[in-house]
Amino acid sequence: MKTARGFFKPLAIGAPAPLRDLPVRVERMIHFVPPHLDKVRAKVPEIAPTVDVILGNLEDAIPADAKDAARAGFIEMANATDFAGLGVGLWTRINCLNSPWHFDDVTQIVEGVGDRLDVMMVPKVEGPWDIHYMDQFLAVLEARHGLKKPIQLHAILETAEGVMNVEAIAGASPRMQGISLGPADLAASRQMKTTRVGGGHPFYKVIEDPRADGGPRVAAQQDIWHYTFAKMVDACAAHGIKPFYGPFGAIDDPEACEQQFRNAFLLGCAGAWSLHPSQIAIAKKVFSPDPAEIAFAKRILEAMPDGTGVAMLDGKMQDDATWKQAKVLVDCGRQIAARDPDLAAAYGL
Ligand SMILES: CCC(=O)SCCNC(=O)CCNC(=O)[C@H](O)C(C)(C)COP(=O)(O)OP(=O)(O)OC[C@H]1O[C@@H](n2cnc3c(N)ncnc32)[C@H](O)[C@@H]1OP(=O)(O)O
Ligand SMILES: O=CC(=O)O
Ligand SMILES: [Mg+2]
Repeated sequence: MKTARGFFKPLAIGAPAPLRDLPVRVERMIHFVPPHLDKVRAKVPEIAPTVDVILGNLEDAIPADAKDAARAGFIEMANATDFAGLGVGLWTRINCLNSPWHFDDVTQIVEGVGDRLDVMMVPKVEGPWDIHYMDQFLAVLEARHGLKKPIQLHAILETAEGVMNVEAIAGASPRMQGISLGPADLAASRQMKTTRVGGGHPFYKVIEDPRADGGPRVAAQQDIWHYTFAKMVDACAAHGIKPFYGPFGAIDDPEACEQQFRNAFLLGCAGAWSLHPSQIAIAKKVFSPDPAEIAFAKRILEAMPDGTGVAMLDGKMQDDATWKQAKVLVDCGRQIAARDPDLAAAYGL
């Protein structure tokens, strides 16, 4: 483990100093683009203003024989649009550390995209050692190519070993921006018997005891992801980075997608991945607090201007703790309002 003083030192001579705080950014949806497809890449300038983050995906879902084309397509796409000017984050998901494409992904993207890249998403992170390696590798490349700001790292939590080490991963480097739950790879790693990409499963439930009258027994579906989610959210919150829900594969089931995203939002996540254009609006709706919640939160803040004491609002007790809860909502609303004039008006912020 690094010493307290060493933690924020650049890891290479000439590399930019590590960030002490996360940049303030709204990241309700991380929109995945397959950059090897000319047709989809051509749509990026049109999609960019509608999302918070555009991600060029180089890993799973990109065929092996299109990996070089995806990397080249991402570099072209990254330089063709001024994402920073639009207030849109530019991310890429690289291939995993032991893959034949990893080295070229990292070296060519740092050289070809440079300071335009905000975050590198690293799949299948098993422990802090993977982040330490990326930290050093990026520092050397940043120094060589004269980057002015450090590239941040986002880990996907998608192996059993990664879940076991999630706290250490979250705190492994000042580059850490956040962690996403990767339910597809995680299911495989854990030997879960499902082919779904996230969401619920109708067979994962509790059932009441047999009824004396032999009538049908009440059963309730449970959340198969809750344990991992809660563990990930706590690890991220404790280390001051952001948790995210990952992919929801049933593109044809927007209602279930909305519910999965909402569970993540309520538990503390900042956003989720959108795999298809139809999921962008779902994420925007869910990860922007309800104006009625913001209005009530504002009343709590006004009722206790210095954040202490006790108050009653509509029959509900408020005190220092609910003041903090209200501040979380209002701060989130304020960040979104700065980006979205319609929501600014709805929130009165
Ligand atoms: C499971 C674990 C993971 O790793 S998840 C992350 C990896 N997977 C991905 O990144 C998948 C990204 N999404 C896609 O490739 C496509 O959306 C998939 C799922 C294949 C569906 O595509 P398709 O059958 O073309 O859908 P569609 O006909 O309904 O498309 C309508 C129009 O929208 C376009 N589109 C589709 N997806 C995107 C996207 N991600 N970004 C931008 N545009 C997209 C389609 O090209 C289509 O356009 P047009 O109307 O034909 O001009
Ligand atoms: O990469 C995401 C996953 O679910 O696997
Ligand atoms: Mg995965």
